[in-house]
Amino acid sequence: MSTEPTPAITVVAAIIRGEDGRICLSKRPDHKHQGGRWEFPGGKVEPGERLDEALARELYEELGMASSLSSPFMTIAHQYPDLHVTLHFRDVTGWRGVPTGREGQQVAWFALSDLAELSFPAANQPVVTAIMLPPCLAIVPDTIELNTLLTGIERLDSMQTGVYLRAWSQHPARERILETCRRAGVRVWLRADSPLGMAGGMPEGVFGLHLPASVLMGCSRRPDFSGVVSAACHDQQALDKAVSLGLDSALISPVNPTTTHPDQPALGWERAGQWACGLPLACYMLGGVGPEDICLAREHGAVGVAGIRAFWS
Ligand SMILES: Nc1nc2c([nH]c(=O)n2[C@H]2C[C@H](O)[C@@H](COP(=O)(O)OP(=O)(O)OP(=O)(O)O)O2)c(=O)[nH]1
Ligand SMILES: [Mg+2]
Repeated sequence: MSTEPTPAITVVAAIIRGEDGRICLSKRPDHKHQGGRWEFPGGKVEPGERLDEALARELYEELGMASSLSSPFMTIAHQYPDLHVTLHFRDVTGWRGVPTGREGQQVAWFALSDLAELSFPAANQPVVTAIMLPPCLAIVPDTIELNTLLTGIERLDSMQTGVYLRAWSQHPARERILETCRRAGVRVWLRADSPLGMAGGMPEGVFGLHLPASVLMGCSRRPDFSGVVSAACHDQQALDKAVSLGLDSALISPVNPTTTHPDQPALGWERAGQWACGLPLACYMLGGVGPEDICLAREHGAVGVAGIRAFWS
């Protein structure tokens, strides 16, 4: 039996969003590793290169794009049978030129709703899910007035913010709230009340199912739900559980001290970032954070922020 270690490479790859929200992908040539699948354009980081420099170089070489600026989006470590890859996905925030396949590869723009149909390298599944998630998750306070809630939902930017109904998930007014979300195009999460999901089944058009920590720890498998499944994670054990169940997303908390949970020690950004980086899960940072912290959350390996107070005042 061979004792040769599996080769390991570090890769940067670009999330390029058009003004219409579509995503630019290229097709890997058939003869290459993971050939014939759609990829986020990019390639191997060279020794001594910073990630942003490496991505700008790759985007110029592969797509003819100049002056690419980028910021961290998600890091995935993945073991293929023959190769260990660490993939740093970055949001491309500024570029010039029209992306063109300069190495003969096919390049195309896809709507978010079409991504699920494409064949990607196996490592990419978490990032494909993460791209479809809004950068903010607004958690509905237990005590808000119904009319204030409905008006608040109508005012949200639906591309930017999704809504987690939490205590309102089984409320008699739930259908009215869901209808308001549908009309406003706002993606909505409901709270699972058992390891199997929702008693009474999931209503039509719900985007996410969220597992509170106690429900998560009681799960022996991923709940049956075709949408996004997320979980509350206050410790490493919960994150391990979320990963082992193959969940899509984790809410890591509390990042900062909060007035609602003064007894819970805050993790701080550094520790929360250590938890989030490299996980095959889209993480939201929760606890004393707001929309102004999206960039900070992304720098710490998360896709965005979740909060209560910051979103409904
Ligand atoms: N660019 C890119 N690579 C990915 C993705 N997902 C994924 O598993 N990979 C893997 C496939 C490859 O093993 C590796 C990227 O290597 P590459 O062949 O594109 O590297 P490169 O552009 O520097 O090409 P070359 O000079 O070696 O020909 O990462 C992805 O979304 N984008
Ligand atoms: Mg490449």
